[in-house]
Amino acid sequence: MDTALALDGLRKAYGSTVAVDDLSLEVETGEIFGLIGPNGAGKTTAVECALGLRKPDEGTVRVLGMDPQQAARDPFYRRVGAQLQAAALPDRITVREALDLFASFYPETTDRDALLDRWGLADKRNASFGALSGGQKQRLFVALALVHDPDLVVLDEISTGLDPEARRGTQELLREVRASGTTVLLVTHFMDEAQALCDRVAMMDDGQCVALDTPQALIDRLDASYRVWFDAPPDFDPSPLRTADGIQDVAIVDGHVQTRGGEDLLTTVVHRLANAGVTPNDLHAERATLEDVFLALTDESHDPASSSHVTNAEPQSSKAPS
Ligand SMILES: Nc1ncnc2c1ncn2[C@@H]1O[C@H](COP(=O)(O)OP(=O)(O)OP(=O)(O)O)[C@@H](O)[C@H]1O
Repeated sequence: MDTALALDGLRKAYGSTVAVDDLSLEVETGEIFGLIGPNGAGKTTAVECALGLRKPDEGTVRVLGMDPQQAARDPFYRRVGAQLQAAALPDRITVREALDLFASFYPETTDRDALLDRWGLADKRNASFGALSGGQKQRLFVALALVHDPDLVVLDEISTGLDPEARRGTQELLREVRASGTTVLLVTHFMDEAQALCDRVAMMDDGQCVALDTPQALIDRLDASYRVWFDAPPDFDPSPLRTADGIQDVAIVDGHVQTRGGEDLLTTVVHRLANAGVTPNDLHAERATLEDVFLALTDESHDPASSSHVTNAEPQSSKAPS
């Protein structure tokens, strides 16, 4: 498999803030690769270095065989597309004008009508940018990044501000982009999106890569890759669960008993509760997610209020020694 993008020992600091610290990863041709992690992890800085917009302090960057700091601008940007977080357009430019403007930068472009159609903007071609919804603006930025049919497209936080249906629609379109032969580097702090969409992910935290693999392989590596939870009955005594082999964590959070463990977790919990004469209400079982992987890999020193990757209350480990 060819390498579309390779970072090796990348380091970038802003004054005393080390944004990216010894980051190495390879994005293979034809995959959707997710760069994931909480706000401030260094994702944007890493892709800005990859795109030649920032000069790394240390390390090497290769994009489609080119060094973005050395390569001539034209050949580089002919093969690479990007939608960056800080993307903006004048309010009065129409969708079609924006597309024509971006197309004018390149000697060859894709069929613009088909692009508008694919990204659900065909009936908005004469609408001004300022009149578009948040989702339509995001889709326009992606369409602009794809107007020259690049070999690699970098998309930074394209789902921010989108409702779940719009996010699912965007994911479907990105699968089509991959199927058309464009490698996708997707920067996101939405772990669920990365899990659903990405062939492989690199998880960043504090400027470093803390894990890199397929989402499923990362989840399978967890000791406790299953979760079972139910409504906490009045005066619930968790000790039968806490002393059970195969249950690694038991916590009572917001009126729910939450447990974590291996693949026998559900059977163990149900048996233990039955033996204790407890009938659980509203019982749920679920495989762990990428978010669980992230929480297991990091020291949880993040402030949940400022880290949007934390969507659930995290149970405190409370398993008694058996
Ligand atoms: N231009 C800059 N000047 C100074 N510090 C910066 C600059 N850009 C980013 N930083 C700092 O570098 C660190 C990494 O930021 P970066 O934007 O790369 O992370 P991120 O993972 O993309 O986060 P976010 O999703 O919030 O954009 C943060 O501490 C940030 O405050």
